[in-house]
Amino acid sequence: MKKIILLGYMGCGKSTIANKLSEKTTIPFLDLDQYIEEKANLSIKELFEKHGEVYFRKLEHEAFVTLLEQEQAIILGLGGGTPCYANNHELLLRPDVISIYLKASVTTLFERLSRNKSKRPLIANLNDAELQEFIAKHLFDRSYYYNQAKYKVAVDGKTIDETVDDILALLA
Ligand SMILES: Nc1ncnc2c1ncn2[C@@H]1O[C@H](COP(=O)(O)OP(=O)(O)O)[C@@H](O)[C@H]1O
Ligand SMILES: O=C(O)C1=C[C@@H](OP(=O)(O)O)[C@@H](O)[C@H](O)C1
Ligand SMILES: [Mg+2]
Repeated sequence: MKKIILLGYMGCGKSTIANKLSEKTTIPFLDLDQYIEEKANLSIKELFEKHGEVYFRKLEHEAFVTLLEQEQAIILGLGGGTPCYANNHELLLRPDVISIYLKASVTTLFERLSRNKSKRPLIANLNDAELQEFIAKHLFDRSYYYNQAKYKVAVDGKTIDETVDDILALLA
């Protein structure tokens, strides 16, 4: 069965959109970060603090591979960094995967992330000026990996429902 995978930068809406898409399609939804948190019994923030990012990336890769091995159809929201480590981007091209990059501008990402930083260890301690610059550089570095997705959906200026409808149109 097909796996619908949503990817893109922190704050582009992977978790929110995957959840809503699941409601509309009745295909079960999983969030990779949430799955890792449940398995490790630690929050993403605690995992970074206690074990460091390298350990988190190892768990993230293992969790991604495990979820892809499942037989049933799922909607999977990745973490923002998932495609950028451990050759995870190669898995986006599997024939049983529909990978979708939710593409957002630096402005949109900044607007959302400046209000939602605390649970995201990579940006939690940045002030607004630092955050804006960090997103711009980091998004540029990561774009190569995000662009490996089979499909792209632009999310700027769209409501959650509008983005979900764009994805449904792609899947039709
Ligand atoms: N149009 C929109 N589409 C998606 N998310 C939106 C939108 N408008 C506001 N948001 C908010 O932006 C944040 C997106 O965060 P999240 O879904 O956790 O993204 P990600 O999983 O990609 O980091 C949420 O707080 C969500 O409520
Ligand atoms: O971009 C990243 O490297 C990360 C994104 C986060 O997921 P979201 O994109 O859902 O915030 C989470 O996996 C972790 O904080 C690292
Ligand atoms: Mg998320």
